[in-house]
Amino acid sequence: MSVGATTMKRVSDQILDALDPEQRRVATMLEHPVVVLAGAGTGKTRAITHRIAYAVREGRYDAAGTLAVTFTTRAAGEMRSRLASLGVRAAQARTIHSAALRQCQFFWPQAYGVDFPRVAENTFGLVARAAHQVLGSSDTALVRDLDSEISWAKTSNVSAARYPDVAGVRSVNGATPAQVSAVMAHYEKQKLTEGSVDFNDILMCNAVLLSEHPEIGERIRGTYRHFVVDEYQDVSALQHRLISLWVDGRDDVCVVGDPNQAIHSFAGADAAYLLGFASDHPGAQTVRLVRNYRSSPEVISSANKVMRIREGGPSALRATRHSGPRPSFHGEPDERTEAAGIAAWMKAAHAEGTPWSELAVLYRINAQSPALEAALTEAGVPYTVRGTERFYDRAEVRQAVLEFGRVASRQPQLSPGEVMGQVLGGLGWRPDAPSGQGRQRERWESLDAVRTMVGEEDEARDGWTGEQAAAWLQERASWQASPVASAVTLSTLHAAKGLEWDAVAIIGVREGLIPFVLSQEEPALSEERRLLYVGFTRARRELRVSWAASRGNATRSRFIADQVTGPATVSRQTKRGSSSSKSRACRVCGNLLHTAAERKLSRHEDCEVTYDEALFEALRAWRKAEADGASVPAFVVFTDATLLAIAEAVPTSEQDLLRLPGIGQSKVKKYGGGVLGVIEGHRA
Ligand SMILES: Nc1ncnc2c1ncn2[C@@H]1O[C@H](COP(=O)(O)OP(=O)(O)OP(=O)(O)O)[C@@H](O)[C@H]1O
Repeated sequence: MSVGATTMKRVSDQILDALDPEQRRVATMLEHPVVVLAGAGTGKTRAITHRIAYAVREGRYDAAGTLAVTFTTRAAGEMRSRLASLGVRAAQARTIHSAALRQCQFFWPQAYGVDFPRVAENTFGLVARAAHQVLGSSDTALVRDLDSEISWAKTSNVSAARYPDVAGVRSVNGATPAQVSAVMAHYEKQKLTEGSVDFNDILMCNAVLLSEHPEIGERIRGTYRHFVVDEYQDVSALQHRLISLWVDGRDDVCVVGDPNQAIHSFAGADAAYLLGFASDHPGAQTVRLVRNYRSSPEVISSANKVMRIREGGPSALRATRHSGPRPSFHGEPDERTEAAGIAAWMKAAHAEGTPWSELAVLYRINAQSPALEAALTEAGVPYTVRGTERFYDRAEVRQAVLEFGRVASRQPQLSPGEVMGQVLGGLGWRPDAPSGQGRQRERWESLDAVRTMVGEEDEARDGWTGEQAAAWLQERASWQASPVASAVTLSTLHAAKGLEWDAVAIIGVREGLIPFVLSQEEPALSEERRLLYVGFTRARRELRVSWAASRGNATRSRFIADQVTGPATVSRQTKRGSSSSKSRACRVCGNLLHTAAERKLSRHEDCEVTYDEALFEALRAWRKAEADGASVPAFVVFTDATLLAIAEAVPTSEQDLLRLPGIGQSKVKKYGGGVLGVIEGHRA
């Protein structure tokens, strides 16, 4: 064996060293189609990226001929980044839509003599026009439901003409199947007239291209010979058809998924493709991953219970991590109290050393977040809502990345810091944050995040050039590797899929929200159970589950019934009761207070405070004097929550003050000097 071969061998052995025996089977079984049934947190992403790296190192795969298919841009970015860290940069990791679009844009002109149509990114406007034309209404909720129904029909290979036959009991905001079908037909016609396609059309067009033009099919199949498909439980009929056309009966395919995390059937996904893979592919091998590397045994046991999986049974997750606290369950009289409890819990976790970025609150629907946001703002907990817009897709971030590349290549003598200075100056960024919360502020924060990210990397590298920094930034953007904000994440359960945090709170775990009121029957009901399971399995160490009465009574979710003792139903209290119950909650741990002394302190005597109480008292005295002097109520000067935030942060400059919630330029102008004086006096 040559020295080169020995080195190669050693590298591929090292790749396998990072895997457990089952993951190793996934990585090394290259002769057969492989289906991996991987439980949550069992390292499926690790297993498949290592499979690709191992096969490339062993000379079995040509990196450029390998396509890893994912279903979200984030997952594709993560896959690219992991492959790059294993030294495999040439392999393609793409979402199915991006892979299909690339092929269409390249081959369409050869097949049909015209460019591939423009992709309509936002179909809402088109559906609204069609709804207005056909139904005489473009009510937002109706259009939203029609938009997702059309998407469901298309991913399920159901045409407008066939829709009424298959619609069954599907409900679309009161529209009849015939009406939905008519809107769909109108929508398709509009797209044709304006020469655009939607996301689902990309997949359909690609499938047509492959079936109508065998010579192009051959070229595409010649380009991609090895396939790995992640999240296979989420493929739809259309996606399954396209993937089958790409693979075309070859053995070089590995699909990975978790039937317990199938949560997209409302969008046309069908886990039957995952479960039927072995019988559909002769010679296919099945590997089960059940060793969980993410969560404590307590979190896993609780998650297994949600799914009613028998401990020790074949599909039960097995813990490998250290023991941690038992998940806690809380029924609250109202959503405000629930949100305040979460805020207090997060502050306590943060005070104990958990970074804000390692905390998350998950919920079933977006409408649950405003109450929570208000409580977190009041408590001074920084948060970020996981939105639809991705960091690198924001106009200002795209512009900054682009400009950075331009400046660095035009003036290669500049350091990364100097390049950044020019870029930010050109984009009108100033070190002082604009006050308020609008678009201006968002733009400022995005650019500041890019600045900090490059600045931190620059500090860690010796002799880094502007051009190297530009390439680094470009690569981060292609991986969708957003800067980690020092903030708690708020997210729907759906959007939390694939992510993990040290401590996770799930709110609104009550009947009507989870299972959702419209999902009370099978198969939707089981999907709700899986959704909660996805939420539970995001937590590494701490899990806090709560529910609250919104109007009248609320009953905790049936999915946690066997884990909770105490009354199943909580009642919303009268106004008086509600405020007294609020004052009876500990502001540190969120649990009820028992003694008069505790109520005065607003916390349990043994719950650690997260701020200097003497400073807080000094600030209160100052506030009283200030308020009395101006004959205004104390909260006009600062609310208790803001004073607490000041006492916790101990700001030493006006800039520090401006970073605190509830404090803008005008407050700083009016009271900044006074507050900073109190702090200085207190320190002295
Ligand atoms: N063999 C292993 N040894 C140690 N840690 C591992 C191993 N495999 C995976 N992990 C760790 O376990 C965690 C989960 O891995 P990964 O993200 O690959 O899981 P997943 O199966 O894709 O999760 P999910 O489907 O729940 O999103 C990661 O933090 C990963 O680094």
